[in-house]
Order: sequence, then C-alpha cells, then structure tokens
Amino acid sequence: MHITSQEVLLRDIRDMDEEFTPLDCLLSTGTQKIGLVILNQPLEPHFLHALWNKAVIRACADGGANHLYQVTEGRRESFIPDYISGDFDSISPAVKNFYSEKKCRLILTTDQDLTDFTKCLALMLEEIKERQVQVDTIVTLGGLGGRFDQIMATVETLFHMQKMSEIPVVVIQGSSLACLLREGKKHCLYVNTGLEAEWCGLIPVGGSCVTSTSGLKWNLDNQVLEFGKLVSTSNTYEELDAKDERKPVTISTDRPLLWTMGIKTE
Ligand SMILES: Cc1ncc(C[n+]2csc(CCOP(=O)(O)OP(=O)(O)O)c2C)c(N)n1
Ligand SMILES: O=c1ccn([C@@H]2O[C@H](COP(=O)(O)O)[C@@H](O)[C@H]2O)c(=O)[nH]1
Repeated sequence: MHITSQEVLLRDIRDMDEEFTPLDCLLSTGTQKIGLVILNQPLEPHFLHALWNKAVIRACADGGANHLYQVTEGRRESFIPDYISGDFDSISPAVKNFYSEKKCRLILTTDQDLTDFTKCLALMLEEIKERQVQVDTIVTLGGLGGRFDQIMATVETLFHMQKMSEIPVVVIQGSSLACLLREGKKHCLYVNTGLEAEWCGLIPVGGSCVTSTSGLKWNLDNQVLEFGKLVSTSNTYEELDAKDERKPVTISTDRPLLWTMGIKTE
C-alpha cells in the first residue's frame, strides 16, 4: 500500500501525546479557556486586552496589581481581578485600597520559601477545583524581564507547576513566550497562528535532555541537550510549505525541556 508523505505527517500528529498551540491564547479566535496571572513587570495592554475577556479566573501576584491598575486607568472598574495574592511587599497602599473596595479578594501568602508567583498559581489551582471551571491553559504576563533571579524563579515555578497540575502554563512578556514541555512525552506544537516571530529555542533548564524534533531548521535526532554541551537557541522553523503554511513542530524529550518562541511585535 502506498502512503503519501501527507498521510505520514497526519499519522505522526495523531500519535502525538500532547498537542498545543502556544499562541492560541492571544488570538481573538482562540478557543482555549484561560486562567490569567499578572506578575510584577511592565504590562503590555495588547496582551491584557487579548486575554482578559477569555479568562475564567484572573489573578495578580503582589506588585502585578500595580501594573494592572496603571494600564487600566479610566476603565479600572472593568478590570477587577478575582484575587490578588502575595506577601504584599510590592503592592502600593492606594492600589490595595482600590481593589479591596471593589471586592477583589486580597490573599496574604507569607511563606518566604516560595515566590509570590508559585503561591499565586497554587491558589489558582484551588480556585479551579472549588469553582469546577475548565481552564485549558494558564497564561502568565510578566516573568521574563526585570530581575534575573526572578526570571530564573519563573522557570523554576514551571517545574513546581508540572508537579501540581496537568494544566499547561505559558509565560509571556514582550516578544517572548516560554513554557515547560513535560518529560517522556511527544509534543506537537502548532506554530501557524500568524503571531509567531522567526526565532525559537529549546533550553534544557533542568538537566540534560535526550531530544528529537521535526519542523525546525536545526532539528535534533536523539541528541543530548545540556548546558556546556548543546543548547538550541536562535533556532527557527522549517521553511513554509507549498500552501505557505508552517508545519507543526514535534518534540520528544526524556526530561522537562523549556520551549521558547518569539512573538511578533509589529
Ligand atoms: C535558600 C533560600 N534562598 C532564598 C530564599 C528567600 N526567598 C525565596 S522565595 C522568597 C519570596 C520571594 O517573594 P517574591 O514576592 O516572589 O519576590 P520579591 O519581589 O519579594 O523578591 C524569598 C524571600 C529562601 N527562602 N531560601
Ligand atoms: O523583576 C521581577 C519582579 C517580579 N517578578 C514576578 O512578579 C511576582 C511578584 O513580584 P513582587 O515583587 O513580589 O511584587 C514575583 O513572584 C515574580 O514572579 C518578575 O517576574 N520580575
């Protein structure tokens, strides 16, 4: 029996363990149900507006509320989060006052062994369970800029989250997205939304990863990604196909592996 290459591709995609469109969350036509977390970093209004109405739960981690307050000036009443959590060493008194008067829950989380981001996500999981709402993806705005220790903490939080829940978490700031691919899985990432910039990368943040890929310009074939050995940065996608579409990227890894990609800024 003759099998065409298109059929082989379709069969391969069907066999994937995890299918995901990382930038679906930013599309007006996107179908994912979102949990939104706002961190203490400059907040891009276009991301906020793309996500707010799609979000079924909205939260700020501590100083994240200052940014929400600032960018929604004039329309603040329409952007009240479900809760603001943290150790409250960054939220300003005026902002705290405003949201508390608007009946937003202020949840003090004092544990100084976990970041406000990690604690905010743990609360979101409790909220999802309690309210029995469906959340397909948790989208975090912030976390990839500012203090370098906090950027590394963001990545570490993704590891915590994989232990706590099956829900994927994507982190978006500026022109970058990051998410942690689960180990022992085959991932199929759809990268044809039109919002993808040219670059992407696979970073073995938690230790060496035996990795195979397709759909990239520099693919890996059962190769070891490891700091000091090989890290896939400044990668890009395979050329567009005859229909001017980008083929999905497939990735299998034996250990958690960070996927990062550029977002068009225009
Ligand atoms: C080994 C170790 N190093 C450092 C800390 C300190 N620490 C880790 S997470 C955390 C809370 C950080 O809170 P967050 O609001 O996320 O960051 P901030 O802006 O307050 O620095 C602290 C204080 C610790 N508990 N253990
Ligand atoms: O430079 C930074 C500072 C903070 N974050 C993230 O925001 C939350 C809340 O921060 P607070 O300073 O406590 O308000 C923090 O847990 C980080 O995840 C950041 O990404 N970059």
